[in-house]
Amino acid sequence: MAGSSENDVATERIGYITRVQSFSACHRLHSIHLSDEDNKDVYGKCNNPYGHGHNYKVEVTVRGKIDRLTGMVMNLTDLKKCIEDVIMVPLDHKNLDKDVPYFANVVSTTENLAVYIWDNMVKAMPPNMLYEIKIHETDKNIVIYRGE
Ligand SMILES: Nc1nc2c(c(=O)[nH]1)N=C([C@H](O)[C@H](O)COP(=O)(O)OP(=O)(O)OP(=O)(O)O)CN2
Ligand SMILES: [Zn+2]
Repeated sequence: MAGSSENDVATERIGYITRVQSFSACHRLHSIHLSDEDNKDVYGKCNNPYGHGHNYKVEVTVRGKIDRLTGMVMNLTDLKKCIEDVIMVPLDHKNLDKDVPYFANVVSTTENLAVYIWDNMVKAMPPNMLYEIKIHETDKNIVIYRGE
């Protein structure tokens, strides 16, 4: 249609791309800021001293301009590499509380895990592109963090 810019190549388009990654890890919910009794009250079965495991599923979403030359917001192959470095190497088949120094003093809830992944993913990818970290801790428990 004359005068329409809907399909104009000059129109800037914003896209969102997501890559999904699963990893397995164990943890125990236990806060160093609470007494043993309060830890049991707050975290219940998840405070069991021997811990428990999850098959986490993480969705990493990137937001940005769809580049006119490449047709991409970001090359998913590059995102895959960031995910390998930030999620798989430090977290897969690990005890989050004992193997990941960040969680020595930070309780390994899925909220805090999302913050950990966000903070490290931001450093690994081009500026202002990371949009959202979504973690499925179980089929029923899902956490979203957007860097706020
Ligand atoms: N706000 C949060 N609450 C809880 C977290 C968390 O990370 N953030 N984590 C846990 C436990 O680690 C655990 O993951 C809960 O497991 P569970 O209750 O077994 O999981 P489901 O609810 O999916 O299982 P059901 O089948 O419904 O028992 C607890 N709280
Ligand atoms: Zn758990």
